[in-house]
Amino acid sequence: MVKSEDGKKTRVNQWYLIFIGAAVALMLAISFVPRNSPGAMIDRIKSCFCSQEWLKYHGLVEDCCCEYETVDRINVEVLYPLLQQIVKYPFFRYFKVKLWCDCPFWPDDGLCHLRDCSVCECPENEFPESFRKASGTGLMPDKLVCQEEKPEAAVDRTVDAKAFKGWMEVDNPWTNDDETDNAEMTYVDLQLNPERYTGYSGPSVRRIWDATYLENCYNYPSEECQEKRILYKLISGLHSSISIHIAADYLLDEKTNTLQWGQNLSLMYDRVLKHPDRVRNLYFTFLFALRSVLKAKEYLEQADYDTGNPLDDMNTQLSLKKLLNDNQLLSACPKPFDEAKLWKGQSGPELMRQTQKQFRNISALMDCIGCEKCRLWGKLQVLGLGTALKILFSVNGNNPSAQRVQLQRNEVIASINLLNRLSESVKLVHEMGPSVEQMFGKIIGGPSDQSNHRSS
Ligand SMILES: Cc1cc2nc3c(=O)[nH]c(=O)nc-3n(C[C@H](O)[C@H](O)[C@H](O)COP(=O)(O)OP(=O)(O)OC[C@H]3O[C@@H](n4cnc5c(N)ncnc54)[C@H](O)[C@@H]3O)c2cc1C
Repeated sequence: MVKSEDGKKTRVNQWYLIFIGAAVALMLAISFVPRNSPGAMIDRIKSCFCSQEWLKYHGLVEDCCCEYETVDRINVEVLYPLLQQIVKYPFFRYFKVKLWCDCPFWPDDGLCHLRDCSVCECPENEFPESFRKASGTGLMPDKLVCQEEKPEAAVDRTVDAKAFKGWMEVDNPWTNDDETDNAEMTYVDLQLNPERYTGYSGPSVRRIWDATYLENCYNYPSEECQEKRILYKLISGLHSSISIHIAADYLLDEKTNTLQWGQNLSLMYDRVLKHPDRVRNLYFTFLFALRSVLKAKEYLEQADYDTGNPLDDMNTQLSLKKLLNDNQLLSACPKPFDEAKLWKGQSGPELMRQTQKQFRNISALMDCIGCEKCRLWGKLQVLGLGTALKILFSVNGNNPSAQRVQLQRNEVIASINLLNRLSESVKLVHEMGPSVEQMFGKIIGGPSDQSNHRSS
């Protein structure tokens, strides 16, 4: 009897030990599973995303070949740090742009109804000579007779004296601008002109966004126009990114002399986070731009990054190569977007021509933006998208592998800067989205109530 009691106890102890052992083994296994396995993914979602609501950004990004979780990881670990470095090198810092506008759509819009609104409709003789020169430098904001009144909206034209060699000029059928060097072009140092709040708002800008979206898919049933839907998503993703940058670097108090810049969380929530489709479109646009850069790998690796600064130029090429060949990136998300699915069927070429025309109109709309700094970033990013479209769908679009892509220097600069902007936005949304959603999903407060202040 006693013997059998002891036997029972021993068996119970054995089961107990087996159970503890198994639990320990399971815990060890969970902590060592590869980051991509479902267990690890759920763990990460649980630990990173406190809000259950945030689980809506889970699984494959629509129309893409990569998951939200993977995008966040490769962005934080690979893309964001490298891109932040790359855009600071001289090659990617100087962007050639025609800054005054010739809005082809509504000349009587009254963009310059205030003399402070824009440079675009002022008489030619009001512009200083250096304004027109490609290498025009050091135009001080107070000398600009017809700049926007708000200093934060004017572009700082200070550039490094060392310009860089010209590249091949090849037309981009997706964009409107003639990129050939001419007296109307000016070089702008992007690092001196961060994309942020400028105070540009009202009916004039609303008209631009409305016209941009009207060029899109609104009038088509969604199943009939995957290509047009993609154009809409690209614009919406870009719009989200612009809004995120405005919210992340916002002028909180315009009245005092000590400018208070900081985050405007309620704006971030109202304009982007509150609308899951806008967040999804941001991720889509990021993957689309990433795919185009990866597809142009061969070209980008061999391009000439000479700006007359040998060390910087060598580092530019090295950092870009590092990004284009990063194992973690290429194994986690080898083909972020599959362009081969588009423009199929008999109507493919015609659809492509229509879409090109629509995108060219969107590109031309950038000339209607009545705020100089917004126009600079609008033009750069739309050129970046146009370059992505050109890379992915080639010049004629029918047989992308038939011809090797040729890019202009400005297109390369725009592509990488666009990717960097999107990467910054995705990082901000990933890091701040859940808490901002939790905060504003419940409380609706004024911008200043919930803003993070910092002095300029
Ligand atoms: C190309 C461009 C660049 C700009 N750059 C700057 C800048 O650098 N700094 C700055 O301060 N201002 C910039 N602006 C202005 C800025 O984008 C806003 O238009 C402005 O702040 C007024 O905002 P809003 O609240 O009226 O909404 P807006 O952002 O103007 O949106 C207008 C309407 O578009 C729809 N919408 C908004 N977001 C999305 C989305 N992601 N997807 C689909 N639909 C959407 C909504 O119906 C919304 O009511 C830029 C404008 C343009 C056109």
